[in-house]
Amino acid sequence: MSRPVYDSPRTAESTATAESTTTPESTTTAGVPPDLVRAFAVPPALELRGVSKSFGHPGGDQLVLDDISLAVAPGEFVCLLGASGCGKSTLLALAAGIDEPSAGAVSAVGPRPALMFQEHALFPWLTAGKNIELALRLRGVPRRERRPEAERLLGLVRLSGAYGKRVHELSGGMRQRVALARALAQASQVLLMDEPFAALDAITRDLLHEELIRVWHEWNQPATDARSLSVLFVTHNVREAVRLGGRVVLLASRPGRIARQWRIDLTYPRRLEDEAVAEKAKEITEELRKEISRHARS
Ligand SMILES: Nc1ncnc2c1ncn2[C@@H]1O[C@H](COP(=O)(O)OP(=O)(O)OP(=O)(O)O)[C@@H](O)[C@H]1O
Repeated sequence: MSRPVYDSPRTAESTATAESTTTPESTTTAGVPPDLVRAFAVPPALELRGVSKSFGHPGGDQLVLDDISLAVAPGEFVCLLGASGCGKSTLLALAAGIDEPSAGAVSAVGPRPALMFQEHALFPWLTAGKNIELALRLRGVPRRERRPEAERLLGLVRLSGAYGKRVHELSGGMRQRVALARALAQASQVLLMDEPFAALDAITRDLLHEELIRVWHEWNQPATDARSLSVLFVTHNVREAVRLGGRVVLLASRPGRIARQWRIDLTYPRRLEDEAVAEKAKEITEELRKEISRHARS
């Protein structure tokens, strides 16, 4: 079966011309590769500027994130990769505004970023449709518009007909689709995803990768600033990061710092088994291994 070929949803990917790999030395103070800076004709959708985060522990404070500067362009899809415990979820919580940085600043355009986790966090006593309508209500959408909008969003995630289904009637993959539709119902311009497909079987995960890219692409067509959707996607899985991201950011551990970034200039949609995906994943895995062994020695 032939695959549809998507244009990259503008900005960073469509205008970037510089080399595909950037090192921390070649990034600006905002942590943005120089080729991306040129693409930032509008302010970033999400920006962390010199962000550090410490947690209090009995033996003394633990510095989890150290001087992180990261900007995500409107419409960009960025994957954040790193070893377990390096601070990926902490960074996402700061980006979401559910926790405060110990130093530095976080800003995002539009309404508060939407969050999606490995656990769907749907209300089991509500139907799929009502779960989405709840998000619409919180956003202030008038009552009469909620049902048609919930049905439209269910259609977007290919779950037309699931409006009246309760959570226990849905498979794991379907629940994550509803969770995605609910996140989209917030009309945020930034979607933060914390390993959203990690608990799914390989085939369902593969399908949801495809769907997520399709939804992100459709959401960003036509490309207008008002409608753009940027994604910051956390994963341990290098192939997943390369399959999805226009950019992959590797976090070092203890403390979490940006170790390296790669632009992934491959056409969408991509497949996990694509040779180019495998090749890039191999290069990134080698860096991740170095980070893990550096961490083990420290
Ligand atoms: N609320 C908290 N209080 C104290 N320590 C915390 C808190 N939240 C996170 N940490 C610590 O911060 C470090 C980073 O945790 P975090 O969950 O952000 O890492 P992660 O990269 O997302 O890990 P994983 O990939 O395993 O999910 C860990 O050592 C964790 O124990």
